[in-house]
Amino acid sequence: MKKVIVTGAGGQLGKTLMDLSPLWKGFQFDFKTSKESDITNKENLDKLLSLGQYDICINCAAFTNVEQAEITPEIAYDVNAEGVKNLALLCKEHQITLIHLSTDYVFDGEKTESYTVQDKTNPINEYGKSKLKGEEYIREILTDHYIIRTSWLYSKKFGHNFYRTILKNALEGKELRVTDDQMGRPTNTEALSRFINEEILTGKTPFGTYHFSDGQPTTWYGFAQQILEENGLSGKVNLVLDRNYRTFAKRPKNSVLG
Ligand SMILES: NC(=O)C1=CN([C@@H]2O[C@H](COP(=O)(O)OP(=O)(O)OC[C@H]3O[C@@H](n4cnc5c(N)ncnc54)[C@H](OP(=O)(O)O)[C@@H]3O)[C@@H](O)[C@H]2O)C=CC1
Ligand SMILES: Cc1cn([C@H]2C[C@H](O)[C@@H](COP(=O)(O)OP(=O)(O)O[C@H]3O[C@@H](C)C(=O)[C@@H](O)[C@H]3O)O2)c(=O)[nH]c1=O
Repeated sequence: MKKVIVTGAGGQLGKTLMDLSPLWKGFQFDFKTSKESDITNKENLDKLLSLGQYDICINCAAFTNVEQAEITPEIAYDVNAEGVKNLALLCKEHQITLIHLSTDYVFDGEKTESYTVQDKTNPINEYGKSKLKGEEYIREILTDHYIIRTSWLYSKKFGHNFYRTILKNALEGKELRVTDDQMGRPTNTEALSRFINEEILTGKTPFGTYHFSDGQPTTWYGFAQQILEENGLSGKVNLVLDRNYRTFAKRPKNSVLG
């Protein structure tokens, strides 16, 4: 029986993993929220990882507020870069395989086709920069790792995400103003969790960096249309194309992962 620790377990991906993990045989899971285990606190993390006899760590902990990362980049770096460095160092020391999640926002969006893992990274916002630094630390420190870049992540059940925001606002009868200035692939946390279980946890796949999404390329506006259709709300709410939807952070025009 392999022992798996999940950090950042209170977020949408962590909760989805917790929801689905009883179906996965051969693993014993230990889920830790930010309150139970803060990845920026190396001393406490060391105590946990040295006593737990873990084989694998799935790191779902991250600072994911793209707008706030522009205002307080030091907090984003603390979690997404330095916290990840702590994990990589301790995983190395305790011989734990690290499965880490990263993002399409490590790319600048200037490419016209989809991004492959061979493509050059060049993040254009603080969130993306801090996530890239986390990736770099892992590659420098630890051989036994998987970095899975995903995009436009959403859970229908848990957490804060575009899907739930749009649906909530639609059900409240609000007018929806959504931009179409980005192309990307929405990713369902359930599909990502199954990929992690079937392809990564089983050890079928060699260590390295991978891209995963289960969604078709679309814009946020296109995704909002899909969300309304799927919930029988098309034509019942006012969905307005708004290219001036105001944000602080720059976002990649195209971050379709291939
Ligand atoms: N959301 C998205 O659209 C995308 C996400 N990703 C990546 O996927 C991964 C999972 O994201 P997702 O589930 O959406 O993120 P969420 O924001 O839903 O969850 C992140 C979790 O990390 C926790 N956390 C924050 N700081 C720390 C810390 N110092 N120590 C431990 N835990 C901490 C948060 O806890 P608390 O709330 O208490 O602060 C939260 O529960 C992340 O690596 C993210 O970068 C990649 C592409 C798209
Ligand atoms: C909620 C909302 C957003 N938007 C716009 C703002 C932005 O350009 C885009 C998406 O907004 P959000 O705030 O949901 O998402 P954003 O913070 O850009 O999402 C990103 O999060 C990080 C964590 C990732 O790693 C990325 O893959 C990506 O999912 O849609 C609208 O136009 N109308 C709306 O009502």
